Amino acid sequence: MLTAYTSDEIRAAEQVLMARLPGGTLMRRAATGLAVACVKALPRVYGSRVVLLIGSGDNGGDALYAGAALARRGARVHAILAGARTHEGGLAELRRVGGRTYDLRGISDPARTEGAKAGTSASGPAKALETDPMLVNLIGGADVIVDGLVGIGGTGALREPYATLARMSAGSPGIVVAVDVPSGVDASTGEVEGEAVRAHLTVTFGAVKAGLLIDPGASHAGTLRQVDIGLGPFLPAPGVVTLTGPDVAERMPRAEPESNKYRRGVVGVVAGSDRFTGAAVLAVGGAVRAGAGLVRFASAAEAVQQVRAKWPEAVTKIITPEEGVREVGRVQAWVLGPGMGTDDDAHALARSVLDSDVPVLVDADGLTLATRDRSLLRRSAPTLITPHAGELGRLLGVPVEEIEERRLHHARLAAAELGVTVLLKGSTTLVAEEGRPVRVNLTGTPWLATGGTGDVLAGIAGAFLAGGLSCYEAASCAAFVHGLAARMAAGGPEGGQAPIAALDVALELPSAIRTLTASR
Ligand SMILES: NC(=O)C1=CN([C@@H]2O[C@H](COP(=O)(O)OP(=O)(O)OC[C@H]3O[C@@H](n4cnc5c(N)ncnc54)[C@H](OP(=O)(O)O)[C@@H]3O)[C@@H](O)[C@H]2O)[C@@H](O)CC1
Ligand SMILES: Nc1ncnc2c1ncn2[C@@H]1O[C@H](COP(=O)(O)OP(=O)(O)O)[C@@H](O)[C@H]1O
Ligand SMILES: [K+]
Repeated sequence: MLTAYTSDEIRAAEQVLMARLPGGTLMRRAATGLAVACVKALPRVYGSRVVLLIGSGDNGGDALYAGAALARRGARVHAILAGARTHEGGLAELRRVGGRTYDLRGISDPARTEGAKAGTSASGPAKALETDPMLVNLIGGADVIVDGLVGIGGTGALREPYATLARMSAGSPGIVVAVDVPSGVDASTGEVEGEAVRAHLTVTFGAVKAGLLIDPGASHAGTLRQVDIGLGPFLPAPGVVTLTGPDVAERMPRAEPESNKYRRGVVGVVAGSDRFTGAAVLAVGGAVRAGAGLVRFASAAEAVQQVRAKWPEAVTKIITPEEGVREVGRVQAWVLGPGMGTDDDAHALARSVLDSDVPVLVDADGLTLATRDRSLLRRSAPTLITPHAGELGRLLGVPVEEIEERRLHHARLAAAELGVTVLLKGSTTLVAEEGRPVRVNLTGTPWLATGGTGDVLAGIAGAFLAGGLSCYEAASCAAFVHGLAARMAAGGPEGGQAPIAALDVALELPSAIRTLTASR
């Protein structure tokens, strides 16, 4: 299990460790790791052009010491001093080994004050900075740009002149290496208020910051490299964690020698309608291919016909809203929602499923119904909801953009407010449940952003629920396996990249699960 922390948690651990070590030890460890990462990122160090963006705190200190190490190996290092103060020891060290500096205080006093008031727009004084020939040459000509503007001490949107430097570095052909955190990204949450550095590589110290795993922060961080500075023993229990392949293999339901289809888990799927049949086929496909012992599918006649044609393994039943799922047979968990419609009949059907005493996964149209009638989610058995940002926004009465900007906050809020387990889908998938660390899924691929893949995910999680996993475990294992299957389908045996259809994800599931279980 990988663990991730907030800035405050990291800072508290650092204080304890620092008190036991000679002054400057941690920064030296950090800077050495950073310099090594830069060396690895460069085709050759000697003669390469390194530009350091230096803010007023210790993040700038790390960058200055690392820059000095690179200068000692023959790199041409230029530090752009952007803060009101500069780490003295780091600056002296860089100068001692021949590093040069460009002090923005000399040219941009107006940018500092007025630019800050003007926010992040490139107008007036900020524009003057952006066209300063020395800055343009340095940043445009760098092989590596080291972002030491702010680290875990950053708060709120980047102020000037940092915001302009972040924007200029994004336009440079050089490799951007973020020190600890890409400046402008909230290290604890991944939120980005204004301008932020877009790094190819983030070298983070001591422990992973949660904001490096969660979008929009995650997509600003590029590749992550962690440098051990000895913090491990002093870290608290994490608020954010990530499952690895072996973690998932250990948790997934197994086929034991004495298994039979009922013991392995029967999942009921209520999805599709006479008008929409695709979502039902995909959800059933997810459940069948993820290893359900048996799938019972109940819906309108048209959906039943399509599911039967595609998945003869499923036991199907045509039902009416009046009779609900009473006669469908015993299941250990339900998947409710994809393509079922949102009219009164669908509401009656949803009610009959949610009245049951087994875990229910609610997705898609089921979530729309729950938005209109929150009482549907008030039940004594466990409930897992699997919204994308739009669906969660409607449930919480919050604009979709706000959900996407503050994923961690809203996933936790929904779990607390609705009393359910929440799997929030999107470019970062989060699983939140009250009293548990939020699980971030790191498998997956942007190719998943295609119609119907969410239905497959619902089927997988339903199969895992029926196999006996809790909502929390089923959701996080399903997200992992779904993302892995998608990657394999998109990447193929040669590892290239290609578009995938939702059905490809379902079909790839046994191979994905095989790669996990081979090692257990
Ligand atoms: N502690 C340790 O043991 C170790 C720590 N290490 C390193 O130290 C880093 C933390 O250093 P830190 O605490 O000095 O804070 P840091 O992130 O450099 O900047 C804070 C300053 O930035 C400014 N500022 C803030 N927000 C801003 C904004 N939006 N826009 C513009 N400016 C903004 C504000 O300055 P002001 O504006 O007040 O002058 C504030 O004072 C950490 O990430 C890691 O790299 C490693 O060496 C390993 C050992
Ligand atoms: N940019 C992205 N990167 C990775 N995964 C994504 C991205 N966008 C969407 N996904 C994933 O694709 C799936 C889409 O599900 P959903 O939004 O319910 O679509 P649908 O309703 O069409 O099935 C989810 O698992 C989601 O996490
Ligand atoms: K930084």
